[in-house]
Formats: sequence, C-alpha cells, structure tokens
Amino acid sequence: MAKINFGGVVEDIVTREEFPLEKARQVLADQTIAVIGYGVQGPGQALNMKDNGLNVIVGQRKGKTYDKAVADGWVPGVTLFEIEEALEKGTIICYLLSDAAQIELWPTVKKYLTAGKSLYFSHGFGITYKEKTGIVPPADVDVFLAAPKGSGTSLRRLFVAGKGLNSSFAVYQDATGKAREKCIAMAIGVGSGYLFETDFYKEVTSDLTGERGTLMGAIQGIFAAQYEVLRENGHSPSEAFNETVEELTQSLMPLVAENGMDWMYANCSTTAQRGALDWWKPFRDATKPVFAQLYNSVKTQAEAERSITLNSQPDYRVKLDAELKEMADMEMWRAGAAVRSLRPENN
Ligand SMILES: NC(=O)c1ccc[n+]([C@@H]2O[C@H](COP(=O)([O-])OP(=O)(O)OC[C@H]3O[C@@H](n4cnc5c(N)ncnc54)[C@H](O)[C@@H]3O)[C@@H](O)[C@H]2O)c1
Ligand SMILES: CC(C)(O)[C@@H](O)C(=O)O
Ligand SMILES: [Mg+2]
Ligand SMILES: [Mg+2]
Repeated sequence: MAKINFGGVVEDIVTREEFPLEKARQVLADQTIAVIGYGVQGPGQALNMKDNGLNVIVGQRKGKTYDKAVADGWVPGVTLFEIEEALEKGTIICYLLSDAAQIELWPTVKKYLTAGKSLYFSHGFGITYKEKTGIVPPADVDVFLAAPKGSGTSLRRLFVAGKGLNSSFAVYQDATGKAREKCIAMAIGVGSGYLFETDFYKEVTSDLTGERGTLMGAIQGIFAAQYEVLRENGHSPSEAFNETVEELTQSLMPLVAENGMDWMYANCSTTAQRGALDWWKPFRDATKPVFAQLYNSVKTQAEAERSITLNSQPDYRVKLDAELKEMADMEMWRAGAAVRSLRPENN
C-alpha cells in the first residue's frame, strides 16, 4: 500500500499502480461475478467490470430495468438472468439491490451462499444494522465491500472518460484467506481510482452523514435558503438561480474540483475574497450544530430505522414520488430547468 500524507495524517492507500488491472484479472480469473440489481450502481459496476475483461453476469427481475440491461448489451440466458439463476451461477454475489430490497431478498440470497462463495456489498448498511436487516451471512463465505464514493452514473461516465471515482473498501469476514485480495481486485475492477480502507460501520456512518449533509441534504437546504432570501428581496428567479446554483456548478465547482477552495479564494476578486473570508465562519457556526445532530441521528441508528421502515412500506414509491415532485415543483428547480435549457450546449 502507498503511504500518502493527507494534510498531516499518513494513510495507507491502494492505487492502480500497486494493484494493476492485470492483477485484478488474475485474482478474479476463476470467478463468476453476479451483479444482482441493475438500478444505479448495478449498471455502472457491471459494465465497467465487463469492459475490464472480468467474467460478469447480471441478475435482475423482469420489467423496465431488465429491458434496460438488454439495451445495455446483456444477453438473456447468456449474461442476463432472473435473480435466482444469477445467484446460483455466481461465485461472487454483488448485492446491489436497494438497501430495503436487500432485506426482503435476503432469505433467497442466503440459500445460494454456499461455502467458498463471496458476498460483495457497496454499502455497510445491511451488515452494520444486522439486528434490523436480518442480513447475517454464513460463516464459510467471504464478505467484503467496495463503495464507490459517488453515483453509479458518474462511476460509468468517469470510467468511459478514462478517469475513476475513488472507493472505500472493507473486509467483514475472511473465510477463505483470500477475501482481502478479492475485495481489492473487485474495487479496481469496478473502475475505482484509488482505494482507501475502512470498515462496514465507518462506511455506512460516513456515507449516511455525507449524503444527508454537504453532498445533498445540506446543500439543498443552503440553496433554498439563499434563493428564498434573494426572491423575498425582489430578485428575479433567473438572477436568484444563477447566483445560487448555476455559477456554482458551471463555473466555480469545476475549479474547486481541480484546485481546491483555497485556490478559489485566491483567484476571485478582492471584494469576493473579503466577503467570503468574513462569512464562512458564521455559516460553519450556524450549521455545525445541525451536522452534530445529524451525526448523532446516524450513530444512534435513528436514520437506519427510518430508512428501513419508510422504504419497506408498500406505498413507499407513491409517497416518495410525491415528495420528489414537491421538490421538482419548487420555483428554484423549475427556474433551474429553464436556465439549463438556455446553456449553449443544450440549444
Ligand atoms: N445509487 C448510488 O449511486 C450508490 C452509490 C454508492 C453505493 N450505493 C449502494 O449500492 C447499493 C445499490 O443501490 P442503488 O442505488 O444502485 O439501488 P437502486 O435503488 O437503484 O435499486 C437497485 C435494484 O433493486 C431492484 N429492486 C428493488 N426492489 C426489489 C425487490 N423487491 N425485488 C427485486 N429487486 C428489487 C431494482 O429493480 C433495481 O435493479 C445500495 O447498497 C446503495 O446504498 C449506491
Ligand atoms: C451517491 C451517494 C449519495 O454517494 C450514495 O451514497 C447513495 O446512497 O446514493
Ligand atoms: Mg449512500
Ligand atoms: Mg455515498
């Protein structure tokens, strides 16, 4: 493992140089990798592994998503199967159903986890909350995870562009003595950039915090707050949207991604520098208690409980669609659709 200094803290990291794709292919040469579920992570991981020369099949129930798998080039009866058939053929079972569906399907999956097989996750959820999920793998299978730090959509897009999302990896159970090398090989195979090690608890705890926090929940909240203040003070929707979201995503964030926010601060107007230097701490101080509350809600498993209970109800889809529609109907995101349609590349 490479020792990398992250701002003063040295961590062991796996890079593609130390664990090249060729090594991943050797480790996984005799394996049939069954990707169960073809939602968001399923397609990204399955297609990347196939393009990386690994032996991959997909297990998906019939319907629209199965048809999408066919459209993506998976061949029924050859590389695309009903879930149970894929579970039977697979030696590494990639459990990429939604976290709620993983609970429902677990009794079926467990039947096919015979000695020496591997169970792969992209989240620490099912195992960490085993008292709630009932997901307790047999002792004679390897259990590990590789969790791409981003959407399955970007995992695929970046792979196609010759880049890679970073992933965390963790081994929960090593029955064969080979779990760790299989885990790393899988993480490289799905198209990761570099890998950092974690455990199932830390993965789920940081992931639930991140997606509820700065990655989605907090940022949506801050967008809404600023947009509302601008609108309440007479600014037009286009002005409010451009100054809240469009400039961030189109201009500043790509630069922050390349160079960091410290560079961004050093490369804006002196007027912006003064104000942004003055205001970041009040924003930190105002939101930190909310982040502490969020972390606590994750730690006490209240978030897991809520997610399992609400996502397992029969009318879950209907209720979710209503909540998503409410967001899509916000003036801010309707203004956003209009702004996006005006981007030169969309004309
Ligand atoms: N979405 C992401 O980008 C992302 C990123 C990192 C990790 N993860 C993790 O990866 C795993 C998969 O997440 P996802 O977002 O790709 O899942 P998803 O919500 O897109 O669902 C995946 C599949 O589950 C199937 N499914 C749902 N209910 C089912 C049922 N009752 N019976 C059979 N099949 C059913 C769907 O057909 C779909 O193919 C989860 O553990 C998630 O936390 C997701
Ligand atoms: C893409 C995310 C938000 O990082 C993932 O954690 C998810 O659950 O979808
Ligand atoms: Mg997540
Ligand atoms: Mg995540």
